[in-house]
Amino acid sequence: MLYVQTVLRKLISNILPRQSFKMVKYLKQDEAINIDQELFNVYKFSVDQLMELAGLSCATAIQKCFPPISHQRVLVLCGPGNNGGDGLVCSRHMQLFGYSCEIYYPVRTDKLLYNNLMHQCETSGVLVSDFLSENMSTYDLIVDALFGFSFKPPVRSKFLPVMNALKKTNKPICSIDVPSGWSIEGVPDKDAINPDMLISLTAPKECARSFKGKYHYLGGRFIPKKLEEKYQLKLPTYPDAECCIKL
Ligand SMILES: NC(=O)C1=CN([C@@H]2O[C@H](COP(=O)(O)OP(=O)(O)OC[C@H]3O[C@@H](n4cnc5c(N)ncnc54)[C@H](O)[C@@H]3O)[C@@H](O)[C@H]2O)[C@@H](O)CC1
Ligand SMILES: [K+]
Repeated sequence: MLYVQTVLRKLISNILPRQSFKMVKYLKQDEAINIDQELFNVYKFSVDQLMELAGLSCATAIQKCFPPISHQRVLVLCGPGNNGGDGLVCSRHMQLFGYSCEIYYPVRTDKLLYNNLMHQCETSGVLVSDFLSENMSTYDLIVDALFGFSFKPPVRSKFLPVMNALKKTNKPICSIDVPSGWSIEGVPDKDAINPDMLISLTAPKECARSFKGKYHYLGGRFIPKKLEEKYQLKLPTYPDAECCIKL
């Protein structure tokens, strides 16, 4: 009897989130920006708070799909904005989960938040690399935290080498919030990256409709109910205390 109950509970928790995913809203670029601004200005969250939750949810989702036992060596590519900040937080948590993380952070933002995040990474054993290997063959997994929902194509020249390396690699790629280089609302170019995993934060962006990889997760479980209703996000029901959910 107990066995049947356990199986039933598992079945229900597997089925429910998938049903609700069908309704989840895909955000346009200004909607994503407006929600972000509202979280800061109306709900009085700080960037550090949300970045910590976002980065932790990414590390947790990655651990479920690419565990450290099979994907020990990780390269985290960090961009100049908050998407890059999520990457810094994510790498610190992944290091705690047992991965060996290395960060490539070509354009550093000289702000207290980013300086502190970098310091936390370095003092947590995360390596910081100034060298980008062309085919990234020494890593088991690449985390793409270059650009998020504020990206406006085309990619500026400074980031072309890292974007080209990302396009060429045959290692699995996990993109945080948006596959870097994809326009937020359009369809990806023919030579765009095709990540194996996408972790959408808050809600998927319009471009996520074109995602063909194996794992699509939702993270960033910090949206107050009132805000969810205002933007009709129709978020799935996260199981228990999980900070991410498979879509
Ligand atoms: N509300 C949310 O859901 C939260 C979002 N967060 C993260 O914040 C991200 C958005 O952060 P930001 O608004 O700082 O912006 P992004 O990190 O998306 O990127 C902006 C940076 O990229 C540069 N950039 C834009 N277009 C470029 C181009 N064509 N070539 C080269 N560089 C370019 C900009 O100059 C800027 O420095 C989200 O995608 C998500 O990862 C989290 O940190 C916290 C909460
Ligand atoms: K990204």
